[in-house]
Amino acid sequence: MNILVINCGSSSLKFSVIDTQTGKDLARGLFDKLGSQAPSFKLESPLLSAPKKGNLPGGSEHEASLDTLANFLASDEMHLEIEAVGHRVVHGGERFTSACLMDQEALDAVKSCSSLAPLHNPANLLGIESSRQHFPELPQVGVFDTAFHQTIEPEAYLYAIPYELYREHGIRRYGFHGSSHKYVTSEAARILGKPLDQTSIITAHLGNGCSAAAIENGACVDTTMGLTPLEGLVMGTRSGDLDPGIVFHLHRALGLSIEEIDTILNKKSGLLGLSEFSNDMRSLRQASANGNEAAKRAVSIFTRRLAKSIASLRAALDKCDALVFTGGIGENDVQTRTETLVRLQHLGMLVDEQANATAGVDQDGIISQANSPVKVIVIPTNEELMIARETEQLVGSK
Ligand SMILES: Nc1ncnc2c1ncn2[C@@H]1O[C@H](COP(=O)(O)OP(=O)(O)O)[C@@H](O)[C@H]1O
Ligand SMILES: CC(=O)OP(=O)(O)O
Ligand SMILES: [Mg+2]
Repeated sequence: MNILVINCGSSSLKFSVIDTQTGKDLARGLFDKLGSQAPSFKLESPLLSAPKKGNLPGGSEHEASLDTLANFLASDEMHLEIEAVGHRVVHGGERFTSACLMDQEALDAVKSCSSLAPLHNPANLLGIESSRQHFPELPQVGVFDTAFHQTIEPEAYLYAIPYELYREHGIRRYGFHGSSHKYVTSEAARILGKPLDQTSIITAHLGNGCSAAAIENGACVDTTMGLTPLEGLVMGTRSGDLDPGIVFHLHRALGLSIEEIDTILNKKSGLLGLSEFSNDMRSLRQASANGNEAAKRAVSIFTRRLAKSIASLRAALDKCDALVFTGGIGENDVQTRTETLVRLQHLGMLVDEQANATAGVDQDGIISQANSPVKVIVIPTNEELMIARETEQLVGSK
C-alpha cells in the first residue's frame, strides 16, 4: 500500500511516500522556512533523475506546500497512487492509545491537547486540515508520539504535585518520540533474535529533540520527556530538566514574562544556550576539535546528562538486554556514544571502540564487546515507516 506520511512542524513540512510492502520511499521531501520571505522546497524520488528544488511565494505556509506536493505526486513523471495519509501528531493526551482516523471529533480532541504541545500540535493540525482539503477522498490517520508511552504506569507518570492536578487537568508525564522508540524496539528485538514481548531495552532518541525510554518486554515503562517535550535530556535548543525554582526566579528576580521564559527554555537553551553559537552537534564537534571551550562545555554537559538519565532508566527495568542509540546524533556521532558509554560500564554496557567507530558500516549495528552483559546497538530510526505501517493497519482493518 502506498502511504503519504506527513510530519508538519511549525515552519516546515516533511513528507514521504512509502510503499509499505517493501518499506521503501517512493518519494520524499521537505518544505522549509514556511511563513518566511523565501520558503523553499526539495522533492526527491528514485523516479526522478535529480531532486527538484524551488521556492514558494513569500509568506506561503502549509496549505501552499500541500498544493505543490499534490501536484508533484499527480504529475506525469511521478503518478503515484496514494491510498491513505498518515500524519505525525505529537500530543494525543490520554485519549489516543493508538493510531486513529482523523474525523471531526478526533480533530477536536487533538485541538484540546494543543496547549500541552504548543510548538508541535497546532502545526500538526494545520497539516491534517490542509491534507483533508487536498485529498478529500483519502483516509487521514493520526499517529501519536504519545501513544507508545500509554503503557506507562501511574507510579512513573505521576508528578509529586497535588493529585487533583492530574485528576482534574491531566497533568502527568506523557512522553514523546513514540514512533521512533517503538520502531527501534522492534528492530532491536529482531537484531537480538528475541521475541518482542521478551525484549527489555533502553532507547535513546537523540535528534533535535532528545528523549530516552525504558522498554520492558516490548512495552514502554518510563521515559524522560514529560507533560511537554521540554523535560528530560539536554536538546538542541531545549533545556531538559531543571530546578522548577529557576522559572520563578527568572520571573520574580529578573522580571522576565512567562512567554519570555518559555522562549528561553524551548528555543534558546540546550546545546545552543550552553555553546552560545550552535544547536547542531556537527558544528559543535568541529569547534571542539579546534579547541573551542564553549562547544566543549555544551557537549560534555549533553553526554553527562544523557548517561545519568540512562542509568536512572535502568532502575525502571528488571533486566536490560540492550541500549539503543538512534536519531541524528545517536546514529552518527561516535564521540557522543563513547563519552556516554564510558560512564555506563558499571551497568554492564561495554563498548567496542572499533565497532563504535564503524557503526553504520557494520550491518547489525552492535557496538558492544562480545562479552558485554548489555548489548549496545546503533539503529537508524524510521518514524515515517512506523507511521506508514500504523496507518496501513488502521485503514486496512476498516
Ligand atoms: N554525522 C553527524 N555527526 C554528528 N551529528 C550529526 C551528524 N548528522 C546529524 N547530526 C546531528 O543530528 C541532529 C539532528 O538530528 P535529526 O534526527 O536529524 O533531527 P530531527 O529531530 O529534526 O529529526 C543535529 O544535532 C545534527 O548535528
Ligand atoms: C516531540 C519532539 O521533541 O519532537 P521533535 O524532536 O521533532 O522536536
Ligand atoms: Mg528525525
